[in-house]
Amino acid sequence: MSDSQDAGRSVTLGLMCGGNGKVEDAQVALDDAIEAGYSFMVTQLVRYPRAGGKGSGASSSRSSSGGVVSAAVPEGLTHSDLVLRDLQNANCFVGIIGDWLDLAYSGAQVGGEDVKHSAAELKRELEWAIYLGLPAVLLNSLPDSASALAHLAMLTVDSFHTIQLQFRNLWVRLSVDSNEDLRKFATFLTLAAPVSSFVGVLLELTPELPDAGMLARWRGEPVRGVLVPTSLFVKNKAGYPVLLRAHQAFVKSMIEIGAQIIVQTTDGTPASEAAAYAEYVEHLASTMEPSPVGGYEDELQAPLQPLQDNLESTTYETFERDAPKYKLYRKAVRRALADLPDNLSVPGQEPKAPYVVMVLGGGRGPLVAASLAAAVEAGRAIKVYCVEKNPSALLTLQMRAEAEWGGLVEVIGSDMRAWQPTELADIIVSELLGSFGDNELSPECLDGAQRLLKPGGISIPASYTSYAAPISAHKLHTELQRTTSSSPSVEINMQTPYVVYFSNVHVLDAPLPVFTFDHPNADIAAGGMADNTRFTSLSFTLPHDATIHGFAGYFDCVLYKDVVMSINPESHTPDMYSWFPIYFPILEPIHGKAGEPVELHIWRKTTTSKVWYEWAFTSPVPTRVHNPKGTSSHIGL
Ligand SMILES: C[S@@+](CC[C@H](N)C(=O)[O-])C[C@H]1O[C@@H](n2cnc3c(N)ncnc32)[C@H](O)[C@@H]1O
Repeated sequence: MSDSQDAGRSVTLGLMCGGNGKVEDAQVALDDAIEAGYSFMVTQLVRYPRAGGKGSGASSSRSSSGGVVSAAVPEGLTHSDLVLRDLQNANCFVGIIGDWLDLAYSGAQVGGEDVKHSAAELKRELEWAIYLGLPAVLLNSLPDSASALAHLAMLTVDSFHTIQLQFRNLWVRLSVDSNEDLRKFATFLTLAAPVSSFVGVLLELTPELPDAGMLARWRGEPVRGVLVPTSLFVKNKAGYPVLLRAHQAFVKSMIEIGAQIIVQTTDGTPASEAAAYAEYVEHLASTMEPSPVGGYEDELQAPLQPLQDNLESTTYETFERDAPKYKLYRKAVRRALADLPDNLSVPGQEPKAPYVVMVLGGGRGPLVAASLAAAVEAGRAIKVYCVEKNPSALLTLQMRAEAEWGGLVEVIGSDMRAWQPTELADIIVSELLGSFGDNELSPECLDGAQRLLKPGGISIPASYTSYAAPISAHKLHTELQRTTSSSPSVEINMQTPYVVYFSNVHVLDAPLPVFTFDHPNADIAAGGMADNTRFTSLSFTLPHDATIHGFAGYFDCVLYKDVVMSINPESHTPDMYSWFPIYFPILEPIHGKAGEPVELHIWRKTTTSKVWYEWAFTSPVPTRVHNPKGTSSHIGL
């Protein structure tokens, strides 16, 4: 498969000839398509209707090859039936399953002969596709009735199981403007749950695109391909085919989530005449912004545990490249120092004591450097204690203290909760935040370190708040169904939060605040105990019918007064990339209707050795309480 080589994004291009992907000689057609700039073809698997195609949504343009079709279903495929056979490049074909298969039998036919034959036929076509080594097959439509959908799902699951899941992809063709298609697809995915990770969408564009809300919904669906009929192209001044602005924008958004683009020519147009469309789509992709995360979109990562584990040098290095974050810290320290009385010593007068700044969890020292620079800017004298428990990072800190920081910084190798200082701090500076704010145990660490701060002293950050919003994210959810040696249990996977850069994800409502933590902690300041357990219930509204696969988590953080950093999409600090959102899955996706409330409940629980979250939805459908007692996921104290 050849990808676009230009800057911007890469896109894989496919070609479908005519309404039904019918070609005379597949090998010749593929050679022509490759010559024209495509990497693969979507073609019929089998040559012609065999049993009348009733109810499967088959239209004459999609399923007929002409001639009267016999009502009798033959026993098996014969050589002359096959469009795809003896392929040299099998991985360059997506095979269309025969529309004539009566997958959508009506109730009246239950138990009838046709049904049995259809099941056998489907299995034979799938087996043939596997024998050939095709990467995917395409179902041209989903049936309308619930019973027919159920039957199709049963057949699909049955076939996949019989063929032992060697088959990697079943594409279903849906129309971009059809609410009904989306509804049927959601039902089909539920019914075919055991194999839903193999099911993807081939999304057919229409001349009139639906409204932005409907288009956004596709962002959360497993769109593997976008079918663009050549009839949607118009000629530009130079006579080349181009797409109208709305189609362009949508095609780009689908390329962004990794969809392949399949150009569909009109009946009778040979592959060799489709080159201009391929050039155009490649050009479109080349004008897009490159991926900001170098291909790490939708990759699920276990959250860091900087308290329990020791971070590696490369992790610190990645943090340190995030200039906007350290700029904000520098600004916050500068403002905080500027709010304290001037303490610069004047020659001839009694020297004044420097302010004591403690950097807690110093890593390799970027917050020390930011604090020293802020002191110069604010015109205040400071002395810095840098506390770090990672023995390897300490070596870097000690080297920097000697070589760069001119005796102003004392490095302390200790857990901040245990260190006994010789003097107290005017300001403590820390960055112990995770994607969900408190999930790297900043509250517990800073509470333990609060005794290092003078009464009335300043904590940077002053507070942080987590946010949550329900999401549709079929791709992330099915990813968790795959078990590996490091994550052997689906039950555990689905009750564990993951850090992930969202791409093939649709956020269903604006994020709402979850938990807030303030520092210094008023309870401790008043001589009491800190209570970092929390519970909150949130209520969202579905903008349209949707499948919910869990919720997204974000945070924002007040460093000092109006100096705020945020990864909440509503207020995200520009260009700050240290934190991706966090995804909390649910075991079974739930479905809701437009306008229905989504009720989400989240608990933060603690013991002396660990912290964990539990979560549940009660609407539109109740789910179980996930991660009880932290048995699937917790953060070690
Ligand atoms: C998220 S990193 C930030 C490091 C650095 N401030 C930066 O911005 O690159 C958190 C650091 O705090 C350290 N840390 C976490 N908990 C700590 C504790 N209880 N005592 C001392 N250091 C701790 C970790 O080892 C890690 O170096």
